[in-house]
Amino acid sequence: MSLKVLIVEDQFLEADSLSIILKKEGYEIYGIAKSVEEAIELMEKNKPDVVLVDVFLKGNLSGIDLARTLDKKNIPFIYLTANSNSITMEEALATKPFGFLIKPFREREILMALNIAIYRHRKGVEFTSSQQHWLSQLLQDIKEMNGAKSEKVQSLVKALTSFLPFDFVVVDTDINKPESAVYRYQRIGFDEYLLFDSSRDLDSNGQQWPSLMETRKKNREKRTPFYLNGVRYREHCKTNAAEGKIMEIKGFESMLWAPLLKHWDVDMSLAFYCYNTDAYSSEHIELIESVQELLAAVIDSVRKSEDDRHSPQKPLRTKHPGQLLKPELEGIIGRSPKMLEALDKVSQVAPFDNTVLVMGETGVGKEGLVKALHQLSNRRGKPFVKVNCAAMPVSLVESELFGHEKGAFTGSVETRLGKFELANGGTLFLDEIGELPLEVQSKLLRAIQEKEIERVGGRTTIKTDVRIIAATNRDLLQEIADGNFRLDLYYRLNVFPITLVPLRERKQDIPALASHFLKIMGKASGKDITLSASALKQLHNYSWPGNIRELQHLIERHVLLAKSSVIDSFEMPEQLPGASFSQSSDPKIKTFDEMDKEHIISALRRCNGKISGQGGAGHLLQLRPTTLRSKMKRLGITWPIK
Ligand SMILES: Nc1ncnc2c1ncn2[C@@H]1O[C@H](COP(=O)(O)OP(=O)(O)OP(=O)(O)O)[C@@H](O)[C@H]1O
Repeated sequence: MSLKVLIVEDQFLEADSLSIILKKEGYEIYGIAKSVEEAIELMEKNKPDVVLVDVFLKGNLSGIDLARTLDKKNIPFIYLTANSNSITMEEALATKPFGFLIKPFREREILMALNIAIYRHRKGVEFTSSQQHWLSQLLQDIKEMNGAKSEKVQSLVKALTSFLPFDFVVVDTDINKPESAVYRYQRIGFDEYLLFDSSRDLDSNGQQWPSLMETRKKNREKRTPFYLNGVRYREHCKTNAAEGKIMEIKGFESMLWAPLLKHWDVDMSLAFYCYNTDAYSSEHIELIESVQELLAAVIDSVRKSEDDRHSPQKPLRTKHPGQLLKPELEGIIGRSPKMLEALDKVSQVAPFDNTVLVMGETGVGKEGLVKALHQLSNRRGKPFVKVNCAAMPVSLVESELFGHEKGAFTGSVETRLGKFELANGGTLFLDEIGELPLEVQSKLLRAIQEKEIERVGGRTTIKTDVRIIAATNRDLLQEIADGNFRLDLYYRLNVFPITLVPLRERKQDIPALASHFLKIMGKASGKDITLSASALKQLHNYSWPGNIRELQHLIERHVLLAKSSVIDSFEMPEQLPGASFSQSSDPKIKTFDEMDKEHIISALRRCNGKISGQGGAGHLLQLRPTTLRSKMKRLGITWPIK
């Protein structure tokens, strides 16, 4: 059956030439709309399989506005654009398009972009449905499990961890009962939680919980799950605090609330809170909705279980081996919210064959994460083959990846298998993918797409079965803009991205990492060494441009040189100019322009580059978008931040 494409383009000639190319290739043209309104009207009848939409359209609404609707309807779309104004591109990127086509279009690029969009969308749908299936199975098991109330709630919380990010969760098992029906957990590790006594109104960090009774009253009017992220979440808290309804919960940046119904009434609920901004998306809502009835049945089964709650005065720390404990992740130290987010993603995607792209600065631990992903996948026990795309001379990359036949080039005295064939059945780790020469990128794209390769000098195609995991410390979008990386390869690799944030953004992990490296080095050198409080403070105050690798090397050096059992102070590396990210260590007084610049940049970061409308930086800074744009121009701010 041919795929239906909707073209949203106000230039007749461009729309017409697209339509001719697509029809020739067997696509069905679902329609051509000149405006967003026309497109929405057309889509009311039926759903197209994919939409090609111009970013700039005549009329009040732009292609970016349409994209938001398409995202909600789960229809893949590709932007058409002639303008590469970086701010607009960033706004467009934030809507998670399935591709970009830059005018004037070339036939091959159009077909490639459509092909990739459809592939990514299909992979996304497959991933969502396997997640739903997996979660349903876990919930079914918990429903049928024998156990006391809190034991069952705990299993539920653990099961949900793999599917939904949260730092706190409130399980309200009966909203008509007093607070003893409520379970509040704080997540403190990959598989560790603190259960709070219902009478406590502060968590272990001294944060205030939402006032439960008020939240209940407010929320029971809502029958469908909803989420609030970042700015919207804070505004919601502020409004409700002003109305005296919900206390502002400082520290949280995102919240998702899931009402659960019994006899058509909201009867129980789950509320998730995150320190990270933009933690929740429509995909989480879709997941919750797909198991909403089952969740209600699980909580109903909790009500019928034996009550084992004895009003603990202190929070209960829960950690016991279960089906979700992952020893493969144990060597990976650090349980800051950002680190947990990355580990959760690893355990979510590991069982499936999706391509994964791991991003992060040098030394943040990408390789360790990739190895854990392989170990957690069904391909464990099969080959794990690493290719360092940066370390190979250009002339050899191709034969390294795909192998060569005897006599393919001077010196090739025998047939040699490439990494694709060596990794057959297992995982191929393409490290430093951003450095892969352009000539080889198109061959790699074909190999991933067709699942077959050709050896250099060979005439036959060879089927391969490999899972690709790529990693990079480069900003691939910048590489694309500079013409060094293929957009189509980026979209093919970026099906499931995982970002590891730099160490300076997760300084909570420093003590655990330091003691891990002390232990390892101590064992190797036969020394039992600890750190003084001031030495630990030094580690905390440094900005770690080399990330965890730098921390590891620093500790190794000092353990080797240590003359006593305590390291009192570290000889810290000099901060490179421009490498200082710690604001407190900067003694220079800033000018107003510098402060304005920093302030605008932090607002842009928070809003992911969005300038206008609800949740945009203009709204956050209470500036008109045009004023903000001219300030940005004056201060030389572009998005993405250079
Ligand atoms: N979370 C962690 N826990 C323990 N050790 C870690 C962690 N993250 C990184 N390391 C250690 O830090 C070093 C650097 O990590 P790794 O090589 O995985 O970084 P990378 O992001 O792949 O770097 P590059 O981009 O330079 O290849 C390794 O020795 C690794 O064992």
